[in-house]
Amino acid sequence: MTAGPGGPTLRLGVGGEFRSFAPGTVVTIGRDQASSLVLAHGDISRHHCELHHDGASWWLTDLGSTNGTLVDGQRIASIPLAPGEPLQVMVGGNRGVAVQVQVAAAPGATPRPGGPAGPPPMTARTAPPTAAPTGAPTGPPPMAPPTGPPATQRPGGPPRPAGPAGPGGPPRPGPDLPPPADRTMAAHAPAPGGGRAARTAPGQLAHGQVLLPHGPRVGQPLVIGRNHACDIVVDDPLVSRRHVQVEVAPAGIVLRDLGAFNGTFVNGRRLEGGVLLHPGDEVILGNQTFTFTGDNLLARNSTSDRTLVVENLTTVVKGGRRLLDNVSIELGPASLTAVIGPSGSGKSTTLGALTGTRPATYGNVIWQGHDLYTHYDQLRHQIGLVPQQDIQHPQLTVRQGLNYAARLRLPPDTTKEERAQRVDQVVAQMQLQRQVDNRIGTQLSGGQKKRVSIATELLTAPPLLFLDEPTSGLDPGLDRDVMHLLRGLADEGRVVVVVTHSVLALDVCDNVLVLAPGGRVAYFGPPSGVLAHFGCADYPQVFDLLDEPDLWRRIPPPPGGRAETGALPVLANAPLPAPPRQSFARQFATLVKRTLSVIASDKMLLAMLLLTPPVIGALSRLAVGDAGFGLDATADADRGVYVPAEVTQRLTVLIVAAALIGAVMTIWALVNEKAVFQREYAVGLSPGTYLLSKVSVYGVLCFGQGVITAFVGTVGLPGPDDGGVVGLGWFEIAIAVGMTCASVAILGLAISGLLSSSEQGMPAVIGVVMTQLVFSGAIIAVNGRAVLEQLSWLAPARWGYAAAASTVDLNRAKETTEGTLLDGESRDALWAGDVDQWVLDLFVLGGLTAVFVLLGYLSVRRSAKSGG
Ligand SMILES: Nc1ncnc2c1ncn2[C@@H]1O[C@H](COP(=O)(O)OP(=O)(O)OP(=O)(O)O)[C@@H](O)[C@H]1O
Repeated sequence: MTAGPGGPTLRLGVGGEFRSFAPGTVVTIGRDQASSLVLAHGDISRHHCELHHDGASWWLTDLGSTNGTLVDGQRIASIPLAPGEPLQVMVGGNRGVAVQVQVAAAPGATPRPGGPAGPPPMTARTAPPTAAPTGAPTGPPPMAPPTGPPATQRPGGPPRPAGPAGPGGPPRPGPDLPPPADRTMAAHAPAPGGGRAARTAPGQLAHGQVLLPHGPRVGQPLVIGRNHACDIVVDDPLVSRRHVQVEVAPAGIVLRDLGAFNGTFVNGRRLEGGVLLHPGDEVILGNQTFTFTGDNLLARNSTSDRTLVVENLTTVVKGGRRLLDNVSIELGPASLTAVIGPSGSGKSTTLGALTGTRPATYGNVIWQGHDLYTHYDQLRHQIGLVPQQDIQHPQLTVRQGLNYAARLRLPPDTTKEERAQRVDQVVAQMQLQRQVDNRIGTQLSGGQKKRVSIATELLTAPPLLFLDEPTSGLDPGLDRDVMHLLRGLADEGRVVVVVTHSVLALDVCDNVLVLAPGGRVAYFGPPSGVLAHFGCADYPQVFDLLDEPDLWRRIPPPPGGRAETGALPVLANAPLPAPPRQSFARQFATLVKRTLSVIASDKMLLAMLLLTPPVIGALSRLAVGDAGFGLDATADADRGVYVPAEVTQRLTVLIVAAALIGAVMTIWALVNEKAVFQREYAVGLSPGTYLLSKVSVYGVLCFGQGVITAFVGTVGLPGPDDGGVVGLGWFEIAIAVGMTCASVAILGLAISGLLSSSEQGMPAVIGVVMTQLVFSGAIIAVNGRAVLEQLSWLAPARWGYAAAASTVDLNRAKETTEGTLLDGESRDALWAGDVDQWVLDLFVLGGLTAVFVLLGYLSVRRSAKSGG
C-alpha cells in the first residue's frame, strides 16, 4: 500500500479479504447494492457510512445509520483517519460487521509515538488543545474523541467533502473560530490528568466539527433534525425531529426554525421564523452550539466553552444578610467538584445559584460564553439537577419511571421507539440493566435509587450535572460507589458538581470547594490540598475550624481573594423565563397515565379502593330498623311524630364515609411526590396541568367510590317516600354521596399541596373528616346558628348531606305527622324536599369544588416556586 501523488490509498478488509481505494473515490458502505462495500447484515443501514479523501486526509463519516459506526466502542460522527495505523471499525454497532481500515502511511511519516504529521489519530483520547487555532487549518479540523452524536449529510447529497475552510478555500480566521483566550480552570483548579479535561461532553458534537459537511446549495435547502430522513441528522435528544432549515438566499445563508420544541437560538435570541446569518453568529440547537463561518456551521466546544465560570456570586436576603459571599471559581470540562462545609454554610444556596433555580443577587455564572441568568432560556436544557429527594415514584419500575420522565422531558415529536432507546441508553449508563423491571421503592438499594434519579436527568444528555447530597443516607461503601459513578460521568466530558456532607470519597474529585458560614470560599482546589490549607489533621478538625469566629485570621485567603462586592452590577432577581412546555393534552395524558400506573402498582391502595366502598356501605346497613330511607315507616302513630334515627344514621354514615374516603385518597397525593413535581416543573411541567390531571383521576375515582358506597348502603332497602325529588331516590342519594366524596378529595389535594412532609398527612385527614362531620348538619344542628351556619357552607358534606336530606325530605322529621313544626325545631332551608333545592344543593357543591380546584392550583404553584 502506498501514498500516491493525490494522497494515500485506503484499504478496507472484511473477513480477511482486502480492497484498495484511490483518494479520489468516495467509498460507501451499507446494505444498498450500489455501495462500494456491500454488507448484507440486519444491523447495517442501507447507506451506513462513507470514507472520502478531502485533499488532506481520509475521513470516516457515519451517514446517520440506525445502529451506528463504532470505533473503540464509541459511536462516531465523522473522524479523520491517521495514516499507517490499522483500525477496526464496527459497522452496525457492536453486533455488526468488523471492517479493517488502513490508510497508507505518508512518505517519511514517523510512526507513533511521536505522532504523524496529519490529523491526530482517531484513537486518540484527547480533543484539540485548549487554545483555539488562530491560523489557517492545513487539514481537516482536529476531532475530539468519537463521543459526539452523528451529524451527517444524507446519502445522495453532493459528495463534496469539506473541512471548516472548505476544500482548498482560504482560511477563515476570526469569527468562525473560538475565542483565542480560552478560560481554563487552571488558575484555581488544574484538572488532574489533563487529558480528561479535554473530552467533549456526551451528546455534544466535537469542537471544530462542521454541521454541513457538503454545505448548503442554491435551491437545495437542508433540513437539520433528529429524524434520519433529515438532510443533516443531529442525534441529540433535545433536537426536534425537524428542527431547523438552512437555505441559500440571494443575500446569504438563511436559518429557519421549523417550530422546534426547544427552540433555535441565534446570538442568544430565540429564532422566530428565519434569519440571515452573518459570520461569527452563534447558533444553539438543543445541546449543540455552533459558530457560523460564512458558509457552514462549526461546532463550538472548546475548553473555554465547556468551562463553567463563576464570578463573584453573592446572595443577599432581606435585612442585608449574605448567604453567599463573592464566590468565584472555574470548573473545567470533565471535572468533578465537591462542595462541602458546615451545615448552613450555603451549599444548597450555591447549588441554587449555579443552576439558576435560585439566582444569586450579584455576580455571573458563565457557560458557553453566556451569562446563565440572562440567557437562561437557551442554557437551561444543558443543566441536569439531581435534588436530594428521589425524583421518581417509588411504586413504578425503573423502566416505567424513566419512560414517563422521557415523555415529559423530551421533545413531543420523540417517537415511542426513540424514547425506549434513550431509556435503554441511560439505564445502561447507570448500570441498571438488571434492575430495569424492579420497583424503585421496594426492589432497589439506596444507591440504585440514586442512580435512577441521575438516569432521569441524563435523559436529556446535559453537559452540566449538579447533585444535592446524593450520598446522604448511604453507607460508606455505597457513598464511594456513587462518587465513583460521578467520577465516571465527569470523565465522559461533563462538568459535575456535587454537594455533600461526606468526606469519605473526596479523593475522586478534581476540586473541593469548602464553604465557611456566610457562604464564603474558605478553600477551592484539589482535594489533596484541603488539610494542608487549614493546617488540620482531619476533616472534623476542618469543620470545627470553619465555625470559629477568627477563621480568617487563622487561614490564608483562598486563591482569587475575597473582593468587595459593592461595586458589582445587580444582575439577578429578574424573573427567569418559563421553560418551553409541551401541549396541555400531551402533558395531561402522560400525567393521568402515570398517576393510574402509580395507583395500579400500589397493591395496598388498590385493595383499599376496591374494598372500602362495599365495606363502608355494608357498615351503614347496621343501623337498627327496616325503614330504609322512608320516613313514613318511622312514624309513631301514638305520639304523631317521626322517629328518624334510622334514616339519619344511614345518611350520616354514607356522607361521613364519603368525606373519609375522599380525604384519605388525596391528602398524600401531592406531598408524597413533591420532589418529582418540583423538578418536573423546573423542566417544563405546567402546575395547572399537573393539578388538573390529579383532579381528574382522583375526582372520577372518588365519585365512583362514593356512588358504590351509596349503592351498597341502599340496595334492597326501602327508598325515600314518594321516590325522592325526581322519583329516583337511590340514584339521587348516590349522586350526593359521590359528589361529596369527589369534592372532599379535591379539597384534600389542595391541602396536600400545602403540606411539607408526609407526616403532616394524618392530622390533616383527621381535621378534614371531623370538620365535615360537624359541619354537615347531620349530628349537630347548624341551621339558624350564626357563624356556625355560615362556616358550614364551606363544607362539602353540608351540601352533600343537604341534597340527600332533600331527597328523603328530612325536614318532615322536625314536624308532627300532621305537618306542624315541633317546638324548638326549625326547618333547614337546604333540606327542602323539592327538586329545585336538590339541584341547588348539588350546584353549590359543584361550585365549592371549583373553588377547591382553584385553591389547589394556588397551592401547587406555591409548591412549584418553593422548589426552585
Ligand atoms: N430564603 C432565605 N432567607 C433567609 N435565609 C436563608 C434563606 N435560605 C437559606 N437561608 C439561610 O442561609 C444559610 C445557608 O443555607 P443553605 O441551605 O444554603 O446551607 P447548607 O450549607 O446547604 O446547609 P445544610 O448543610 O444544613 O443543608 C442558612 O443559614 C439558612 O438558614
